[in-house]
Amino acid sequence: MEMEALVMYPSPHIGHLVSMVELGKLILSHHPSISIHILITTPPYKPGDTAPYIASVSATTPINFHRLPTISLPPSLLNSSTHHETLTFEVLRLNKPDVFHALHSISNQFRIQAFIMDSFCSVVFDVPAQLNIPSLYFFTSGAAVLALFLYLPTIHRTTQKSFKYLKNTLLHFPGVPPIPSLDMPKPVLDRDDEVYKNILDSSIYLAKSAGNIINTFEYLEPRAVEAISDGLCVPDGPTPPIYCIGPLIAPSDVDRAPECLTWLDTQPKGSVVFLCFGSLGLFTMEQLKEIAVGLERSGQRFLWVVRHPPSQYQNLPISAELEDPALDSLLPEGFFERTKERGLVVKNWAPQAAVLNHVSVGGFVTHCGWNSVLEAVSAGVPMVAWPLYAEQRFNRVLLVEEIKIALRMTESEDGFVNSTEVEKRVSELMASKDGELIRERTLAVKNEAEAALSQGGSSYVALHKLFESWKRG
Ligand SMILES: O=c1ccn([C@@H]2O[C@H](COP(=O)(O)OP(=O)(O)O[C@H]3O[C@H](CO)[C@@H](O)[C@H](O)[C@H]3O)[C@@H](O)[C@H]2O)c(=O)[nH]1
Repeated sequence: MEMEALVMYPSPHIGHLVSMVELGKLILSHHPSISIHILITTPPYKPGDTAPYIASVSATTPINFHRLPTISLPPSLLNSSTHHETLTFEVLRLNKPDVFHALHSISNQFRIQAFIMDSFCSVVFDVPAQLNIPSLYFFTSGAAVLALFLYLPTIHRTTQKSFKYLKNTLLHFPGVPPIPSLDMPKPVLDRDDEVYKNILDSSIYLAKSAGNIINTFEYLEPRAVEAISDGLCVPDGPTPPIYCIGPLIAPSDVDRAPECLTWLDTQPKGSVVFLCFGSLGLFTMEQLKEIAVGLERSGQRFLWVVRHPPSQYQNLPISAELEDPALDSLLPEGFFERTKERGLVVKNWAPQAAVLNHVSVGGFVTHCGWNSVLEAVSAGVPMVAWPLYAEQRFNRVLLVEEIKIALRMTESEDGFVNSTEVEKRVSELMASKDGELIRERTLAVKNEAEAALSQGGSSYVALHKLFESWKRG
């Protein structure tokens, strides 16, 4: 009998790839005999960055990686101020024929039960069907964002203007709180932009798949889960089943910046606020200084991940930067000396999941990337929500207004946050009644996350329903 296999196609962005690998590991933990194959496309920014990660997964798990032929995007596109999502869509489009070849070749050796793709990969939606393989999506953000994207084609048909021109208008999507138009995911703000068209197309395909697997759990987003399951987000057709199997969290690479954890060992329980802004978050020099002043004035203990500000290489994040100045040249004079008893600044990267789970950490200032949110929830650490890009402003609305596990960092219209706001929010989170309330709520949600994953819990049951659906197929 042919061996059974699953083929997965993540978006090349590290935050998406890591989640997909975790899904693969989860499936393997229940079905060790299944063969998992992950197709790897070229990351359009920071080339080579995912290679060490892939090498370490290959060395420690039976997951097979298939590297698709490398795509070189024209420098004009790389250096333009276009959305980084546009680059991702372009790479995926150019790799489409290679996906067919890879699937075809894997299907010569295995019986492929399903093709599981990232929501960015819809350009290959018709490819598995040519080989009679069912396609599912793995959605690496939450159920509320899925509800929004499923409903996007409807809202597109019923409105004429770009969201960015609907200032202060509240938009209504089934199952999610009313969303101020400017809090919509960044790539859909302008309907004339190429990236909007790509996302709109993807949204249409999400509704045509054999199912949407979501990295969330029912208790975290009950209204969105219900609205999708009740078919409210796709009013003009059937909605595929959803499988909320999370929270799936990747272990941290604790060999990277281990000094964070040793420093945390010396701090009192629950006393440190951790500031970290995802894999792509960058601030201007002016903004970094403002954060430093706010942190200093707050008097709180802190662990802060600082990166070099963006340069003219808009689409090439940190590792591609040409210069890498010392941290003290980025922060106010004397900052390190004055805060050395209660603060640690690390350059570029900290082992975030391990940091959040350290007993000394009591708060998290985050850009609201979904993996960061799930890591904070699973560690029971309350947040201050400071969104920067992608769907993060939408996530802030959800975290602050719906789930009530974060305080809002309020920025000016151009996105700048002054030191007074930083001081106020950090103090509020770490030492106020409001902070205490969201801490209690976060701990309750953490317990629910554990229950969801345990045998008989909602995520456990959803995963087994997914396995059943493959048997039937
Ligand atoms: O110093 C750092 C910085 C990041 N991380 C890890 O990197 C991941 C970052 O993921 P996430 O918080 O989801 O942020 P992004 O990398 O920005 O993820 C992209 O993908 C997410 C999932 O779709 C979206 O929610 C985000 O908005 C989008 O930007 C997390 O696991 C972090 O623990 C670290 O370990 N150390």
